[in-house]
Amino acid sequence: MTTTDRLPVSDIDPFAMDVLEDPWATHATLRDAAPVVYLRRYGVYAMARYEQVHAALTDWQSFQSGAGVGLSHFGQEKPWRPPSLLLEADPPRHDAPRNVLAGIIGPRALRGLREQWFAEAERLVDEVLADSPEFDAVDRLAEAFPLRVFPDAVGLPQEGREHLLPYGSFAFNAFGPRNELVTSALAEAGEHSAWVNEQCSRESLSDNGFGSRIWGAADHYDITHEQAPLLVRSLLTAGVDTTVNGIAAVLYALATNPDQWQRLRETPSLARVAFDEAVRWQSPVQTFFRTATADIDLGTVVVPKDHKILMFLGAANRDPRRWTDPDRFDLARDPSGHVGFGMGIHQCIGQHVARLEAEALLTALTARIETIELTGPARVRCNNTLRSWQQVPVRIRAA
Ligand code: HEM
Ligand SMILES: CCOc1cccc(C(=O)O)c1
Repeated sequence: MTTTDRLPVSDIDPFAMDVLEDPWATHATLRDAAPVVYLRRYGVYAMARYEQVHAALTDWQSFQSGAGVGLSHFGQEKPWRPPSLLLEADPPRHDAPRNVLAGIIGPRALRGLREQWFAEAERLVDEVLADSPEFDAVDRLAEAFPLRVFPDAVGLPQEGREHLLPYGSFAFNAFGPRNELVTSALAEAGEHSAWVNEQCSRESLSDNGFGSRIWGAADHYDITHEQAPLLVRSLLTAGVDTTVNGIAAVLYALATNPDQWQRLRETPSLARVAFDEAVRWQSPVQTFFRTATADIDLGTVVVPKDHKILMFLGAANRDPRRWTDPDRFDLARDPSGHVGFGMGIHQCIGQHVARLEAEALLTALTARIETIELTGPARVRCNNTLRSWQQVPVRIRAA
């Protein structure tokens, strides 16, 4: 770490495979270096402390999303796909799409799905219990459950759903630099992208799902018919890999903290707290960028206009300046205020979908399983943005 006119400069590469594999020590180094650190390798300004990340997330006027929330500046490079009307838009363009989606996947809108998703979770856990007591929780639970309930809720056809995970994985890698994670998936990305784009058309979507309701909003002039497919695309891009890795995170947390598993079994109503604490502790979405709309004076540093700022959500969620014993997964903690779902006008609009999925699965698991424990090392799947789990091998004992 060197300091040029008080700006700490670092040669850390947050997108290096070893850092993506195990980011926590790098996060601590960045937090302890300064409120804002210049990453020389990418020419971006990094924030890893809770205070600065929270401030940037809630100041969309200075820290815009419209130039892209990845390393690429949309004013300087052509985006790999048409920008999202939500994630990659600022007010006022952001407002109508956000309001439409809030009405379709907000907490009230999901009430009708609760019973069905709880029943589906019970069926899945019964199937898993009927097989071997040793299995990969990523394959059998974290991937299986979201893929059982979410595509149907959107109104997707059965055919081609295997494109969803690799498409999302590519989209999240694409927010980072063009490293091997991006280049190695380029060849197949076109095929996944073509399938996803096709599912966003009105005729692809079954009635009364999230997708057809988005098209219905266009019929009511809440958004245009040109915008409707892009809103459906937002659900398909952000709605699967995130919940898969959020659920993998909470299963990993519970399998490696048996005392916390027992606490959840004694009080199953802690399921939502357990999920949010896992999202804080692991941060399935580790980072996002913003772009300075003008020179931003941050006290110790001035971020020049049009420069990118890298917000380390995962580091902020473990900042000892904000959290007591931050590296501990603890159901006695109140995790509210974590930035694992972002904060401010872009705060995750799908968080209620994610919480309902997790609550359904955890409720089925605590009712049917006495113990769950790791039987070998969990394996991470490196991704430029996601903390993604390749494998979480567990052994369970039925209740
Ligand atoms: C554990 C699961 C999830 C995590 C950790 C997560 C994380 C996030 C984060 C950090 C943001 C803020 C992005 C920013 O500030 O630039 C966000 C926004 C968003 N999320 Fe989620 N998400 C999850 C699940 C979902 C689901 C299930 C959906 C869709 C059903 C979804 C759709 C979106 C969309 C459309 C945005 C953009 C919102 C806007 O810009 O107004 N997410 N999410
Ligand atoms: C989970 C962050 O939210 C996202 C991620 C990727 C794409 C989109 C979108 O709006 O297309 C949203």
